[in-house]
Amino acid sequence: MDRILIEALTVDTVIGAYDWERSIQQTLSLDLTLATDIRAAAATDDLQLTLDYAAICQRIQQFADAHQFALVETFAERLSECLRTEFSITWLRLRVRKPGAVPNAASVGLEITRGSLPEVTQEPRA
Ligand SMILES: Nc1nc2c(c(=O)[nH]1)N=C([C@H](O)[C@@H](O)CO)CN2
Repeated sequence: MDRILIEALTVDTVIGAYDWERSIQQTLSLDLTLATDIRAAAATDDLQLTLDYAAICQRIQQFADAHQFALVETFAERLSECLRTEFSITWLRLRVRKPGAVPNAASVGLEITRGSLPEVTQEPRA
């Protein structure tokens, strides 16, 4: 299965478990790997036949604007549900980093994978 990549996408959102975090925006950095079959799009050179990474990035910022979660876990889980539903993504890996959240760490965060990949079919040996 082929994979579309989005790396180090930054979005501003209200996120945090502590009171002082409820009234400020903080930046999250996201990495996404989205499974899809790119062959039809490549054969026809047609954006409609693949996952439009620009549209997905725009939707992620809309999602971040519309929600105010306490935990990065909730942000990641709900965003993955949103993207899988709206873009018919069968499998994704999502990393969410919160830069500067902890002293002496460049960032903290998590990685989740959701969905399933099709079985790999082996070519028969000659
Ligand atoms: N596993 C998590 N631990 C913590 C989170 C979180 O979202 N998931 N959040 C915080 C605070 O909001 C922190 O980022 C503020 O610096 C603490 N631990």
